[in-house]
Amino acid sequence: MAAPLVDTPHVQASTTYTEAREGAAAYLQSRLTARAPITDEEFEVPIIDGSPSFSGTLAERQSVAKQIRKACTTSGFFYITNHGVPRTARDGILQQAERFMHELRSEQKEKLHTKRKTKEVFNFSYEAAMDKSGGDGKYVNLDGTTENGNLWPKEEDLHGFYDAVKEYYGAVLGLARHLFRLFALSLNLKETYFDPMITHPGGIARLLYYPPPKSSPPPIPSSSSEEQIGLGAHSDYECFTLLLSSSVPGLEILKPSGHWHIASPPPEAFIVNVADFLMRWTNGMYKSTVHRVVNRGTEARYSVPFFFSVNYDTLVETLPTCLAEGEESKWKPIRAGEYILERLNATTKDGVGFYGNSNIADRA
Ligand SMILES: O=C(O)CCC(=O)C(=O)O
Ligand SMILES: [Fe+2]
Repeated sequence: MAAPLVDTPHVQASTTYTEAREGAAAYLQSRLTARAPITDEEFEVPIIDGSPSFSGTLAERQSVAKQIRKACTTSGFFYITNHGVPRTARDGILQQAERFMHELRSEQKEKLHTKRKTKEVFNFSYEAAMDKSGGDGKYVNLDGTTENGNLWPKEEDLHGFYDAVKEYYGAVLGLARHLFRLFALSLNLKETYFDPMITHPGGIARLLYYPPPKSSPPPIPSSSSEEQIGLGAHSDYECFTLLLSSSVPGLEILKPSGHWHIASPPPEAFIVNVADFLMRWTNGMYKSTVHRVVNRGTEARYSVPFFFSVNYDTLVETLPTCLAEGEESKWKPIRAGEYILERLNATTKDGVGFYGNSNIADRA
């Protein structure tokens, strides 16, 4: 295992809330000041209509790409509507998240998932069987091994679970590939630039359940005590994340001032955010922004993040269009899987628990 990276400070799982908050604020600030310093007033999570990118001409796709570039160089977050992932698939996976958490008995799920005070998590990763394109059949895990380690509930314990996951996963993976083309355009690259790198891509997904707080919910936007934080302040590790959630709010995004912006996506939308690996790949131009989850409501929140990466065996170095003439790359070339594994190991105490359910442990 290579030495942990020192170049991308990260909020460790073991930090206190204050440390996490301060660390996260400094982390974000250092990124925001790198190229496009913005103020809280300028901080926004724009709603981007995806429809022209499906039906359109290159010019229409470029107009969507332009909006993506603006979002990614500033807040690092956007909402996408008219994205092509059918409602049935979205509702289906959220229903399954609820069933997984409540219908399975503890002994049926204990080996499959992680339970903490403020959340429960079930993780799974790419399987060619869930890839509607079939992929190229060359999937490798983060560590270069090829065995598929996903653990699923037994069909007789939770009828229809795998089918619904497969339907959703196939659809969200399709959207992620589509978005990567728009990201390519947004970075002044050939539209198909990333295509050969996403033939057996990294795509870790998780079902998350945040029960409503037992004590009365903390007022917005005051800080929350550690016990009330569903998912601590962190940034994501891969290229970008597509987040689907139930209607109960909870995602909070760190603004340049260190205050939290409460995300409020349109009902049909996905929340999209740049993650650390894409930030690195763009030499810091695209911002991977710190966020956390606090359920301040009276109902349970369910969410399904999908962390998209290029094939884990892709060697990645700074994109040519992200370096001005004479500018040096801030980061050395690295294999995608190696980078993400290093980050996971750094937050999961020597990787313990990492391959518990084939993929990611209870990070952040
Ligand atoms: O549950 C959410 O809304 C966000 C989850 C998240 O940020 C993560 O799992 O990295
Ligand atoms: Fe996240």
